[in-house]
Formats: sequence, structure tokens, C-alpha cells
Amino acid sequence: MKKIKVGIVGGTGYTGVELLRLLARHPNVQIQVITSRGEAGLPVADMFPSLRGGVKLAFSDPATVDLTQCDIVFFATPHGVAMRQTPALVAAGVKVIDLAADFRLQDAAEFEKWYKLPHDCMDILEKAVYGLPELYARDIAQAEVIGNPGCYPTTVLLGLAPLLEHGWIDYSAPIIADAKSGVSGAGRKAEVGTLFSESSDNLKAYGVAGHRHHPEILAQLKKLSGHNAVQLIFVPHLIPMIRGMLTTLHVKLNAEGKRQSLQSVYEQRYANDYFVDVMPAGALPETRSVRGANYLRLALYPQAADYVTIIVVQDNLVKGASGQAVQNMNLMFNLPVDTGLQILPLLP
Ligand SMILES: NC(=O)C1=CN([C@@H]2O[C@H](COP(=O)(O)OP(=O)(O)OC[C@H]3O[C@@H](n4cnc5c(N)ncnc54)[C@H](OP(=O)(O)O)[C@@H]3O)[C@@H](O)[C@H]2O)C=CC1
Ligand SMILES: CC(=O)N[C@@H](CCC(=O)OP(=O)(O)O)C(=O)O
Repeated sequence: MKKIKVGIVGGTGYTGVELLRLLARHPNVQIQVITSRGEAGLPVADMFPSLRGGVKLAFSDPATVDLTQCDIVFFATPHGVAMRQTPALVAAGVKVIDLAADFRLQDAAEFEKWYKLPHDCMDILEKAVYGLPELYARDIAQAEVIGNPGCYPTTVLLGLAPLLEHGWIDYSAPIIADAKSGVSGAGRKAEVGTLFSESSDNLKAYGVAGHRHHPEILAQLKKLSGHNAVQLIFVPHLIPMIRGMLTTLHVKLNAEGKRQSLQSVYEQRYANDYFVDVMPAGALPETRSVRGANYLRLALYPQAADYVTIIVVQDNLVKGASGQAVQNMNLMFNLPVDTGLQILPLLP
């Protein structure tokens, strides 16, 4: 089979280098272009010795490189970059996966409110598909443009999908999502909060009064449940780990939900989803069980007062970002979904 020619815009950031790690060994991919505004001309492996022997290309300047030579372009860039370049790429027949939020929220006013940017390609936004493969595989396979989900939304939505799809949640009580992310979730850019001396040996909540993943999660909860009244309390935390995310969900079941054996419902729902692991009753998912791999593991705990607690773990840079993006690319090119992603987690 002819190799898929891939471009990566934003090759010096954490999700960019993670894409390189995964795609360098993908059997159907040829990496064609990797960009950096500041490092154009520098061999990629000089900046990232982990890629010596894996990636031979040098960085290109995104302002001058021709991305239309690619079959697909990944944008591993800040919000607002992909939407400026996607119209020309789509017109040239190039597929796009944006790891930022440009194509995640269908409501442009909501996008502008949270990202402080007007959306300037509404026609493409309307056609873009939310890239959560376990929910939207058929649409993803037909899509030209994918909005790759945020890391926190992936854990919340996959943790809740079986309950939402069956309509077993009591929506009079809010869904509670208590989430913890490793520091790489904030990207590679220098910020005081991610300094070792600020983030190590410490645990703190942030974005409690409002986080931009709240509207993303809520829009999908409404879509999957068909309920406009669904409420969400979402509290993210920064935890002193490099990678990894653990989200604890508390959900009130309705009368029908209470009658179900949720363990077997979840096992059946995800039986054909290679990357979602419903762990046995009593298991305690931990972040190191997914480090460096595209798995999302979850476990269910029935609680008092008709609540169920669902604990979900993933690697924020893999299933939460770059691994999920590769999973989407596989679907878009009609490849088995796990192609190039059969990596087991790293332990210890
Ligand atoms: N880190 C994570 O866990 C997750 C991140 N995401 C999202 O993925 C995207 C990338 O994240 P991450 O890798 O962490 O970010 P980083 O800050 O680590 O990297 C951003 C990259 O974008 C490039 N870049 C910045 N501005 C521009 C521009 N105007 N034009 C072209 N390239 C630009 C930078 O390269 P250079 O300066 O060399 O050009 C750099 O390579 C973000 O939108 C983030 O929100 C999504 C899920 C999880
Ligand atoms: C630890 C940390 O700072 N995490 C990031 C989320 C990373 C991500 O997935 O978000 P976007 O793609 O939407 O930027 C944050 O809370 O802003």
C-alpha cells in the first residue's frame, strides 16, 4: 500500500514530539514535513535525541513550507492556528486533524467566549467531526477535518458513554468529574506554574470557576444523552507527575439504571473497542498502567444513594492527544484502528 504522507505543524511541543514517536514506527506512514517557527533547518533528532535513528527530517518553517504535498496534516499547535490554514488544505484535498480546540465546539459563539478568538471558518466547523473514535468511528472514517478531543473530555465522555447512551442517569443531580492531570498537559512552553519548584510536591485544583473543557464536555453530554438539562461539576487538578490523568466520576442513576448490572453493560459496550479496558470489579485503575500507551482503563464502583463512581485513567499525551489523533487517522484511511499503536505501557 502507498504510504500516507503526513505533515506535523508544531513539532517542537509535547504532543508534536509524541506524534513523531508514534508515527515514526507506523507501518503505513511517511513523515513528510515537521514544522517549527524557531528551529527551521535543525534536524529533529538534534533537538530530541530520543528520536535519533527514528526521524531523519529537519524542521521546516511553517510560513514557507508547502503542506499540500501531504495527505494529512496534524496541527499540534495552540488554539487558533489550524483554523487559519485548514480551508486551503481542504481545498487541496488534504485531510486535517487539529489537536487544539478549533474544531471541537460546534457552537462558534461558545468557542469565541472560551478561546477569546472569533471562529473564521464556520463552513468547515459545521462539517468537522469530533474525533472520539469509540463514539463516532463511522463519521470519522468519512471526515475531512477532525477536532481531536481535549484530554479531560476523553476521560469523562468514555467513562459515561454507556450510561448516557442507555439513558440511565438521573439528570436531576449534576454529574461530578474530579480530574487530575500530569504537568505535560500544560504543554512545553515556559510558565511559572509548571516549573519543577512550583508543581512538584504539591497538589492543587485550578479552573474551578470555569475551565474551557467544561463547555466541550457539556455539549457532548447533551448530544449523547439527548437531554438539555444535564448538569456538570468539573474540577481539574494539577498533580506532580509528568504524564497521566485520573478522572473520578460520580453519577446518580435513575430507576432503570439501578436495576442494571453495570459491570457487564460496560464490558459489552466496549468489547470491540481495542483501547478501552473495562477492568474487573474491585480493580483500582492507576496512571502508570497506561503510561506511554493508547489505552484508557476504567473501573466501576456502586455507591450509596444510587450513585455509581467510575474511575478512569489515560496518558494525557497518548489517548488524551496524539495517540487518539493517530487512531483517528487510521479510521480516516481505512486502516485497522490499532495500526502503529500496539505499544504496551511503560513500567515502572
Ligand atoms: N499537552 C497535552 O496533554 C494536550 C494538549 N492538547 C492540545 O494540543 C495542542 C498542542 O499542545 P502541546 O504540544 O502540549 O503544546 P506545546 O506548547 O508543547 O507546543 C506547541 C507547538 O506549537 C508550535 N506553534 C506555536 N504557535 C504556532 C504558530 N502560530 N504557528 C505554527 N506553530 C506554532 C510550537 O512550535 P514552534 O514555536 O517551534 O513553532 C510548538 O511546537 C494545544 O492546542 C493543546 O491544547 C490536547 C490534548 C492534550
Ligand atoms: C495540566 C493542564 O494545564 N492541562 C491543560 C489541558 C490540556 C488539554 O487537553 O487541553 P486543550 O487541548 O484544550 O488545550 C489545561 O488545563 O489547560
